[in-house]
Amino acid sequence: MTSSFASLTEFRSLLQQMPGVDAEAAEAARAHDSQLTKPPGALGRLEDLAVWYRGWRGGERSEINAPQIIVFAGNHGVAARGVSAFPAAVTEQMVLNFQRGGAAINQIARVNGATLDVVPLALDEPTQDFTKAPAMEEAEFVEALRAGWDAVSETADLLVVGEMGIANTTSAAALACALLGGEAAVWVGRGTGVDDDGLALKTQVIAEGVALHRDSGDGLEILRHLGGRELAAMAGAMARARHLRIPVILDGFICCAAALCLERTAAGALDHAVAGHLSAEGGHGRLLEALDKAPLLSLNLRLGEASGAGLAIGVLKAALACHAGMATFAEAGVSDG
Ligand SMILES: Cc1cc2ncn([C@H]3O[C@H](COP(=O)(O)O)[C@@H](O)[C@H]3O)c2cc1C
Ligand SMILES: O=C(O)c1cccnc1
Repeated sequence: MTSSFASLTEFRSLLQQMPGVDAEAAEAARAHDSQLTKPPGALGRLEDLAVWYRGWRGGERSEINAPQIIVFAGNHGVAARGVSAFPAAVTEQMVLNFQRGGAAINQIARVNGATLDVVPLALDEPTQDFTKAPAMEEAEFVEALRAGWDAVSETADLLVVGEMGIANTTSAAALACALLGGEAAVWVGRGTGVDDDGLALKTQVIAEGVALHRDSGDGLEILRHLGGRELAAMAGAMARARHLRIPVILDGFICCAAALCLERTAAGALDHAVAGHLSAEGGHGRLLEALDKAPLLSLNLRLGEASGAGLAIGVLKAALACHAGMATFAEAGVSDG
């Protein structure tokens, strides 16, 4: 069930053998919800979340006790084109910050009772500049997918993946543009805060990369050509979670671009995931529409690091606490109308 893979072909075949939702468990959860002391539907999406979670976990398990957040870090050759407001050295500096507990995600993980793992990926070997060559060779790409796959804890009961990688909003926009079409200008955003000239340059760089690689193959090939190691690792981790029946909360624009690559390779590959939030990065709303997922939160975040999804852990925990802890009409002696 959780065997690893040695090649892209093996990873592809794992994507074709994904377990589905446990329809009986979901049905039992829906039936239980209908007995709880509230007007039907009054807990809105919290009700759907509880049914979704129990459907993926199966059985009676309906508490989150071991959420795992993993932040993957990678460096991008395309950063040398000047597409970020910050230098590439910040990727490694932020990894140290995560390790010392000083980043936003450290605080968000702590208050939501999640473990936080930080996985730097060959930071001293940036990917190739995708305007000139494929970002990754196949062997590097498989290694990054596998780093993600191997980082997921078998005992986690919820997975959130995030990233750190200067210039990765350029990579994410290129992925979305190549897979979903439209002009680069539709997908580009300011990332860390590039100015108008920076935005024009970034749009041009995305368009160049997409023109070079858009016909390179399926979602995984597009990810190899235009992605980065941390995006590949996020995809590998989300696929492993599916095989372990661990539900996933998606983070912002970059995480969702990685998710889209899986979805475009194997339809339904993200059925075990919900969207944690709507990022302020321009194209995220459209990306969520393409994934057919509605965000749980909208807080004007544009950080990444798994921050939006990390915050949504609290919402999901509350949904399950209501589902498991509320009295039924019969238990409480409340008239059910
Ligand atoms: C100090 C700092 C902390 C961050 N944490 C996440 N990001 C975010 O910003 C980067 C993407 O934006 P761009 O494509 O413009 O480089 C990613 O590393 C992302 O995780 C950060 C960026 C900075 C500067
Ligand atoms: O939405 C994101 O993931 C995002 C947006 C801006 C910068 N970094 C990440």
